[in-house]
Amino acid sequence: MGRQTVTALRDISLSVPAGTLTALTGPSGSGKSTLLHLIAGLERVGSGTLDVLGSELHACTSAELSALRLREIGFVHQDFSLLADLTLIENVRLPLEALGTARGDATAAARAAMGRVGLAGLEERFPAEVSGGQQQRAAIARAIVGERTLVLADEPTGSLDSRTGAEIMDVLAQLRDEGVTVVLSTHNPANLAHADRIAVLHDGTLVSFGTADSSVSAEAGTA
Ligand SMILES: Nc1ncnc2c1ncn2[C@@H]1O[C@H](COP(=O)(O)OP(=O)(O)OP(=O)(O)O)[C@@H](O)[C@H]1O
Repeated sequence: MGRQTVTALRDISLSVPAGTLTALTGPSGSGKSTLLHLIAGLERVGSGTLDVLGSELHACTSAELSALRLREIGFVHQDFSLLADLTLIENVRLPLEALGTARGDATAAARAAMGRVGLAGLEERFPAEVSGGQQQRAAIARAIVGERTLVLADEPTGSLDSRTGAEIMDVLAQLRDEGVTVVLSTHNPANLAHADRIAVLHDGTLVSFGTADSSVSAEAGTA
């Protein structure tokens, strides 16, 4: 922050198994978004190590981080972050176009991803022509398009009413059941019901990390 250094996270040690859904929770400012940004390669650790999908992010160059993000990691934002001038399917295929995938292949993959999240038939709609929940489904489809298997979601239900938010959690849980690894942040206790593991953060430290129905210490959660 300018010339001042802010320590947003410290002494965090946790391991997230592939194919599980992990919820990061804790008060505002506890470090949830920062942790997601680190895993996404959007920010860098000041010290320590960070392995994501077999890559040592702490040792990657900026170009390597960008390539990893594009190829392997989907990010879902609270406000959906769809481009208003593009149809849903154009939004969903964007990451593949950025990778240089041929237009026809990218469109087919985007159509498949939209089908997986319940958006079949809405491919040609613009974001403003669908509901908030459908926009978030499109953002999730963009996150998984091209068989990406790691989805990071920062308050994915935060802009939605509780019923629509529950549907979005169902979509994320269904993707987890299909083998996608999901790590999300949430303030909503109802969302924790879907989590295989819950990480509780407070003031930048990991208070607990364990399965939903047990309170396992941060140390025990380290693998
Ligand atoms: N760009 C930044 N510059 C300075 N401080 C920052 C920056 N981003 C985050 N912080 C600080 O780092 C800490 C963690 O913030 P972070 O956004 O990760 O928390 P959070 O748990 O996601 O909060 P919220 O639930 O409100 O989104 C906070 O103290 C915050 O003020």
